[in-house]
Amino acid sequence: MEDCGMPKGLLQSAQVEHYGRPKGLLQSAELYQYILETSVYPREPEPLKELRDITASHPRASMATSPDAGQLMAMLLKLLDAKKTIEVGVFTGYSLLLTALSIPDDGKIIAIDVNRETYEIGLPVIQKAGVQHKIDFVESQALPVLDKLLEDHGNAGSFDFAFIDADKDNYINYHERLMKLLKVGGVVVYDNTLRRGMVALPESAVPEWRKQDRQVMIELNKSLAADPRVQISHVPLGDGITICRRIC
Ligand SMILES: C[S@@+](CC[C@H](N)C(=O)[O-])C[C@H]1O[C@@H](n2cnc3c(N)ncnc32)[C@H](O)[C@@H]1O
Ligand SMILES: O=c1cc(-c2ccc(O)cc2)oc2c(O)c(O)ccc12
Repeated sequence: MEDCGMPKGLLQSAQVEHYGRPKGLLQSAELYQYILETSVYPREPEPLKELRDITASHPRASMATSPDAGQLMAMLLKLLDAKKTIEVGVFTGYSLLLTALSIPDDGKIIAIDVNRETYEIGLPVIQKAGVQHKIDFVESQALPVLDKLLEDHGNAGSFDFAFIDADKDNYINYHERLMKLLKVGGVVVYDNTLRRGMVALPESAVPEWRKQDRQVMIELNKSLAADPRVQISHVPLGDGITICRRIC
């Protein structure tokens, strides 16, 4: 298999065929597969499985949220009793559908993506699952949409949950907006915060074209760890997720 520029040591430890690309950060591919097959796939709602299968044939299928990270997000949404949520980075809608299935019937998701075409790939599954009425899809760059939301003062401190899975170099900007939009006690989850383990490698071990990606995530991780406005947990599920609970 082509290694897509991934450093060799990491590839060996993270190599699980997942739509043609390695996924998972655990000590072995077998362990990751064990978790998926034992605890994740058997409990995955049928519409999510269908959407995952449809997405598998997309050339960029590896962008979809990992089902193990998704399972934790579904639990967080239930624990929070989340009703009003934001998603930045929809792609074909795996994380969007899991959110829509987890919130109550009168819950709402503002789902933002620059690309409506990929959202429309998953839309028939979302419709069949009977949850489309919970989704307000906005085709746009995310930052101006978040800024627009903040112009309406009724939105400040009103969101229960946000999931950020888009352009990594803007995560820090999204975070500033979310610290105003989320209620105290609300949660934002950032995806890809371990960047396939590259954040922990010396820069010299990282291919040139991935150096900026790695640096952006290192800076974000430092900034979140030092942010007194949030309680955090950095979790090695999927490609690494950071859960931030607004505390003030
Ligand atoms: C990793 S994929 C999202 C995966 C999705 N969460 C899922 O479960 O399938 C990233 C998405 O972010 C979108 N995106 C990239 N930059 C963006 C931006 N500045 N604003 C909004 N969406 C953006 C891309 O079009 C792409 O669909
Ligand atoms: O391979 C990717 C690429 C992205 C990505 C790149 C550039 C953007 O502006 C947005 C997203 O995101 C990914 C991702 O979130 C993931 O879990 C796996 C792969 C990729």
